[in-house]
Amino acid sequence: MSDVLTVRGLSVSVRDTTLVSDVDLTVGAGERVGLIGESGSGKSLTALSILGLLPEDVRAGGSVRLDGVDHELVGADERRMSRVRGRDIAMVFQEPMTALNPTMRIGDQLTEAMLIHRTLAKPAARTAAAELLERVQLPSDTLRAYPHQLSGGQRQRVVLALALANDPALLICDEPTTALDVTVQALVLDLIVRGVVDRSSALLFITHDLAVVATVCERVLVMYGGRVVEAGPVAEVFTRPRHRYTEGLLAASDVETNAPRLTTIPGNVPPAGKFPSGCVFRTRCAHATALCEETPPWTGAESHGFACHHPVEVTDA
Ligand SMILES: Nc1ncnc2c1ncn2[C@@H]1O[C@H](COP(=O)(O)OP(=O)(O)OP(=O)(O)O)[C@@H](O)[C@H]1O
Repeated sequence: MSDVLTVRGLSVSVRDTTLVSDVDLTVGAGERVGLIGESGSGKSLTALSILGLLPEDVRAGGSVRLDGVDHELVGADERRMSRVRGRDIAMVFQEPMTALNPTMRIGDQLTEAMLIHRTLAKPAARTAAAELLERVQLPSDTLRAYPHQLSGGQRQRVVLALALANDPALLICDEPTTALDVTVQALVLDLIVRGVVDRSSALLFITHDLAVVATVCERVLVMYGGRVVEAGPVAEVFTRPRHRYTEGLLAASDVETNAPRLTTIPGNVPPAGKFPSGCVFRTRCAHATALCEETPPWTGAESHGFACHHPVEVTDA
């Protein structure tokens, strides 16, 4: 797997105070990586450095490279970064209204996002906008709506459609479901995963919610005091944390840490015979209202919502 994002020795400082130090991070094509840590640990500053969106007085050092972009992103001028943002890197933040123009219809915002970065005829962009809305399960009349006419969950789905409009190599999500009603959180997470899987985009997912990381990500980095203190596959870090801080995070969360194995099933269909008969197969599928359980052979897997992109827990018999 080739790396889409390569961050080396990233530091962030304001005047003489260092807020983020020596962060190394890579995300491969089609890989979903979580960045977790308590409030103030430096997650958002790391994301904003990658996007070139740090506030005026805050400086980044080190290196951020993106596959397919021939220049260094740290220190790149705004003209270059505005070409990268929305085309190569897209983002979804916590509050959807900050990403939407309140005075423009959703359809116009979607077509504009495509026309800025691509040579496309307007009618083709319009058709693509309708398709994008369909992919995030919004009705076609949403094209004519203004942001204030939508619910929070609908707005965040529009923001996701905007973010995916140009098939970005990297999608960065910073607490994308924190402000949403619990009932729509699972749907939005599912749509994010589907969106990146369909495009083989890399995903960097920032959250303080460990259960969300277990659902969405394959690999995780733990930040503490502006540094990455632990990194590895989600199954490993969540079951055998090496850093005391990670142990504390896990103890304070309701994530199940005793899952013996976590795996993502390629092709989204559980492979027959891969797991011993008698073991329990569980997935936090957004289509299901609760955890589903099934034992091999995988009869009726699809109807149980098992054919999804989510990590799957397999408890040995
Ligand atoms: N513009 C700024 N000037 C000075 N300090 C800042 C600035 N922005 C952020 N900080 C500080 O940098 C540290 C890291 O902030 P950051 O927003 O990256 O944390 P976070 O892990 O994303 O937290 P949260 O989960 O609450 O969003 C915090 O201590 C914060 O107060």
